[in-house]
Amino acid sequence: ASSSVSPCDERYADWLTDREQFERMDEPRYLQGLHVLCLWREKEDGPVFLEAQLNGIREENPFLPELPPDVIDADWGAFRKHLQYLLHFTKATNEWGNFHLKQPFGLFEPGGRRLASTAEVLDAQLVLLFEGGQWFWPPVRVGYVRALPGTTYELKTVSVQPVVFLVRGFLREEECQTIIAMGEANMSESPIVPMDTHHRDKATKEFRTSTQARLESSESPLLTELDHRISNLTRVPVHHNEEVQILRYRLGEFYAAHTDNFDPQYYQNSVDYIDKGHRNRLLTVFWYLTNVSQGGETLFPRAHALPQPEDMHSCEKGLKVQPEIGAVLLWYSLRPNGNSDPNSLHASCPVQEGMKWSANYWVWNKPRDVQVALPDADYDDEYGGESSVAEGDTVPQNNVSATFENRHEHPVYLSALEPVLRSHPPALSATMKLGSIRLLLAWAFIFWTSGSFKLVESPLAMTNSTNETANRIVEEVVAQRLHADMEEISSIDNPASENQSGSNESTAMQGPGELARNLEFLLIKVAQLEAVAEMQQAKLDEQTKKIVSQEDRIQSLEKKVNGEGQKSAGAFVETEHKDAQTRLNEATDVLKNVMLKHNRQRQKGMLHERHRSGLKGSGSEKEAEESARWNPLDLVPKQIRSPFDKLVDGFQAAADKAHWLATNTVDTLELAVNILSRGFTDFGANCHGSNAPSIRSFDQHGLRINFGNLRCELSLMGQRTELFNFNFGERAIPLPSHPMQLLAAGNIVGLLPGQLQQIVGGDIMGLMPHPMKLLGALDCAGQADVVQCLGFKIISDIAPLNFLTRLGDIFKEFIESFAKLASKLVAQAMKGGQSLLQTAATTEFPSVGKEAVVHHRGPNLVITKHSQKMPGKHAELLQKMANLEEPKPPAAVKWSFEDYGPETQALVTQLLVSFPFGARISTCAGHILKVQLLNGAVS
Ligand SMILES: O=C(O)CCC(=O)C(=O)O
Ligand SMILES: [Fe+2]
Repeated sequence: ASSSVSPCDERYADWLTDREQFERMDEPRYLQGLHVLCLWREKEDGPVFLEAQLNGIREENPFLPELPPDVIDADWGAFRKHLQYLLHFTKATNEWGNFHLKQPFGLFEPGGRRLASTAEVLDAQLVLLFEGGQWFWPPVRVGYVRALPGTTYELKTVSVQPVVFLVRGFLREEECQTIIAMGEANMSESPIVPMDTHHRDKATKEFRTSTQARLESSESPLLTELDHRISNLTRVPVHHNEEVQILRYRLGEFYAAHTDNFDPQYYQNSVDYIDKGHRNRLLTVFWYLTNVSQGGETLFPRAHALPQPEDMHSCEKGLKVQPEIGAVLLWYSLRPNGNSDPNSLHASCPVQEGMKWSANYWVWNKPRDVQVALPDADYDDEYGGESSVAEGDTVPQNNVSATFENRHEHPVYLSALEPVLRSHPPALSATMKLGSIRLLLAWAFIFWTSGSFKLVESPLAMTNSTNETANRIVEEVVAQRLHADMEEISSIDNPASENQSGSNESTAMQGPGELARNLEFLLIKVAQLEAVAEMQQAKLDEQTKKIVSQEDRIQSLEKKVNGEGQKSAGAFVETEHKDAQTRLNEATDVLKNVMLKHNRQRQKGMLHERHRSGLKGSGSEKEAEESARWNPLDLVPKQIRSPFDKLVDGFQAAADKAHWLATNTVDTLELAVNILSRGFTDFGANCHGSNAPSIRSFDQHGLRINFGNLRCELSLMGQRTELFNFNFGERAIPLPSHPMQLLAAGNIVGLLPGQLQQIVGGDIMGLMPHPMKLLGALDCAGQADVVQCLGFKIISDIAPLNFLTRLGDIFKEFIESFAKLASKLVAQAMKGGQSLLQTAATTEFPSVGKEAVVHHRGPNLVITKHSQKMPGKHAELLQKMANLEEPKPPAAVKWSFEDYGPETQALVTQLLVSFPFGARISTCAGHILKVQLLNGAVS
């Protein structure tokens, strides 16, 4: 598009940040929604060139959108709209929905003056665009010192994540004293703004113990002057300020970690006041009015890439700023795009010596007076007026397609790995019940702690909810926990020695613990997938690096040859070949570590966490009771292990199946990818060969009960294995002479001599309902009937027999739950799935107008691709992935999800997709296929 040499490089120095400055790896490493635009002309009245450095990051090859000549002459509204279109940003990236309430983006010249016309933008040459609408000082790097234009003050960057500046000597000492004196006359206990769930007084004492005073600026010329001094510092107008809050911390007083802005999630009671989150505290200018001899630091516990702390009162880790009289600390609670920044979490550590006087000066992103209009509101029609998006809507999900835009003059190559197509067997999700989730957890607990039964004391009523979303979230929490566990493998110090102790411990198990142990191999399967997926991801990362460096090389080569001989990036890409044995070894190593970790945790009794605490209170007692009955281990009292020893024998046979594992591991990358893309579509279990206990005969000799047999097998990835096959056989139970008498006396045990008595041990009284109740529930005619009925009743109601009769069902549920979990884990492992598509570059796009080419043809999916011009009209952006969570893709390929309205349908139909289950693209496009069509705007 441009042969022009950009004069922008030297203009960027004070406004952009190198990606390395962002230490966090768990979130985007850039400043969301802060874009630096450079505009220039080569000759007067010549075309205007535009270069954009997106999200505050310095890129070697900045985005070079083409600015059509008529845009320069267009009115402000049209110019803004076009800019938004060129830069692909949208309000829909905001976390709070309700896009019509989000303020319009803002354009500023480098010093912070708001620009209000196309001419001003052209004059400015360098322009900062903030999607959140308000000026935001770019932090550049830690240690960077920026002189505040027209003043003697300097903003020194003390942190980039969160963005924090220290301004020394902002207040004179006499001013500090005056302010303290004003505050002192008005002190009261510091409140917090309680969340909906907080009990006001209690919460306050727990979180904040200082005293405070609010001062109206109008009361004092000094405060009025400070309003302006601060507005000049923040470049946010005075009328965005909240009244200053003077704080006094005496010995031991503190403020636990918190953020200053309001997340609507926690402030439902006042969500209208805060425009559902879009009217919020943007930044804090925190005044230090005294020195503090010891303690009293302002702490940012998430700085230096630290995780969200568990203890909000801890002052151990993070960035600490020592109070210094006259200094102010400026930090942003919102990101430049208007979203909240969780890294802005901060606290006041307890004062250990002396007294701390300080003050909060909060600046909002919108004027405090709700009547005051926002700048550029008139021109903002993205979701304005009668909104096309209903209140509370999140990003629309339909008709999502992926656009790849080639920003280079040479062809760009894209390749997609096997499409990520996850299908759960339909029956699975359809029949999944709450009970299964609970069982799943119970099972997970058994697994972690096998040998110890206490973990199932409390059945895990997960949600008791029919709310699908709630259930899904709960399931995800579970899946994530297991996933996180697996990820922690690096914490193992000495694998070899731990391995041994791990196997000793396993001999102590018995009963259902053994069952759990035999189920363990299911988890091994997942662990294998994890391992291989991790390897795969690592490999892809490696390739990305290679491609990026090759791209750079090509570009510099091309520059040298001055446009001659267009080379394709793909030609330079080498795929790394590792021999099968190496890959197998690597996979095995990772897997070993995962399993060792599990052993270690079992040994140490870790993972006993109760999920319950966070989730209780949502259902009725009755439901809880109902579900409790479904927990198999509840039905097994500790005192009667003996029948379970028999079970153990049966299961022991299954243990021999362990070699099934050894011979059927997922040992190749290919197979793993296959699984990852297919999901566990054939994961299944059945216990069809099982027979429930039944009464064979009843006569004067007594009762003959067939205790039935249990046979369960499962299948996975085309393989089938019998898990166990255990026959309990028939037993004769002689009848006592006067059953009815015994029954009436409550002596049920006497009624059940012989084998059955042995099975239920001496504990049957405690296990079953009162005998009369039991009897009363039966509709039995004669004496003989009574006994037979009772026999049935016993079998169906009394542990452990009822356990046996239901074992098949229960087992099936285990397996189904597990399959679901496993699929989720796979999904987790594949979370980087999109990056797969961004990664490699091996095939070429046809040029515009040429026929579509088949990009991929697999058993499940065929992708064809073609190039076409970008639609001429303003495309409504649905979702811009680059801004949501993924780091911006390197080098040539930018991609985003967009909606072209009705055209999308047309695009989508150009994908020829066939699913094995007959599903159609129109129904699956939204959630199964993340990336659909490649729409290259090739110049
Ligand atoms: O006292 C400090 O250092 C921080 C106080 C604070 O964060 C607040 O009052 O919101
Ligand atoms: Fe605060």
